[in-house]
Amino acid sequence: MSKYLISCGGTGGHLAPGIAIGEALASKGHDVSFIISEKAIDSRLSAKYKNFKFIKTPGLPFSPSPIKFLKFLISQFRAVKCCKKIFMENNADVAIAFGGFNSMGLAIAAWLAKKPLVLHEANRKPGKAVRLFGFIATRVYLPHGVRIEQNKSGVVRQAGYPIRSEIFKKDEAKSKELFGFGKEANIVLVCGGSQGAAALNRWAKDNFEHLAHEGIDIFCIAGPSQSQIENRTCKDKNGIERHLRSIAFCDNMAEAMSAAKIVVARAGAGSIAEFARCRTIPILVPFPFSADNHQLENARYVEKNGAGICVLQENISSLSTEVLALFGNPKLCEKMRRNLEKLDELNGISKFVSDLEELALK
Ligand SMILES: CC(=O)N[C@H]1[C@@H](OP(=O)(O)OP(=O)(O)OC[C@H]2O[C@@H](n3ccc(=O)[nH]c3=O)[C@H](O)[C@@H]2O)O[C@H](CO)[C@@H](O)[C@@H]1O
Repeated sequence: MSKYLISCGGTGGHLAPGIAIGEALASKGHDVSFIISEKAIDSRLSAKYKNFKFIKTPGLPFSPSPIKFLKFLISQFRAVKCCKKIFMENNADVAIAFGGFNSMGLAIAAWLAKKPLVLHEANRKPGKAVRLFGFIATRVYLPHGVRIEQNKSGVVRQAGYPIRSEIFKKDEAKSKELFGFGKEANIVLVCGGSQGAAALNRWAKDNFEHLAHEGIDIFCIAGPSQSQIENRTCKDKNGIERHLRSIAFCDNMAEAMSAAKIVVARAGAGSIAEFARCRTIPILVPFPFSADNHQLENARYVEKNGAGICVLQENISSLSTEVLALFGNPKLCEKMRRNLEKLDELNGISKFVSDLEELALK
């Protein structure tokens, strides 16, 4: 049995792949502990994994504004101190960091302890954690086809996005029922990632009547702030009731994706990987202010592979047309689902896990 410390906090998109790898390592008898941030989203998402140990550490995201930058440095200094202590107490063999501001403390602690450090990048444009700590890492895992400048040879490996074991295509009718929809509902899921997206919530609210008239229902996961929750019913052109249902946060994402044929979403790497696993066709509206515009890269990759559509936020008024066009074209939907299946094949984790086991024994 080996001991792993996994840092995966800050957003759902960092936490979910950490839990996925943790689940896989634990199922092989290894000891796994997670380092998460103090943000509410980490506590919310980790709450249902009662069998795992989650340790909160300090840390704030990077900011170029002078005062915030100072706060960032102080918080990261505290994070390093905290992670060094956790590292020693846990007697960890390998540290794995899934990017974001929560990675820094563990990365430095592993380096100081001279233990293998593994970095995983989820996005098609590598973030700061990989760029800053790539040179002290034993492994840097990048998405297939993504490259970075890396001086040490043999460090970079390709991997997909680890997906939690609970995420797979579920029974469609039962999934619809779980969220209060009937069997005949034609659901479009609207989901702005782990934080929600005000622009997508507004789109759902403003376009529901028009879409309902054409026979479409909307299930909107509005985000933990809950400010834009709305439930409404409208009759379609055949007199059938169509529903807009909203919730703030979803603990059953597999069912939410399985209930819908199409999802309108932000282009977070985790969301995309999960849509591919559940074969839910994504219309992606990249968050225009994501770091280095990485969501645009993520969305374009999906579109290039014929597995979804990318709509820029400035063209959000064309979303309803895209939704209706997809609903009206089952052949295209079938083709897209096959392409989603191909993307999903890249997200297997067995090689990644064997590599982690080998590293622990070195
Ligand atoms: C604004 C921003 O910079 N977002 C980044 C963040 O996204 P974000 O945290 O939104 O993450 P993703 O879209 O990648 O994944 C969301 C995760 O949260 C889960 N979930 C979501 C909503 C919910 O109600 N319940 C729930 O469990 C999903 O199942 C999924 O596992 O990290 C991703 C991975 O680095 C990046 O690609 C995104 O660009």
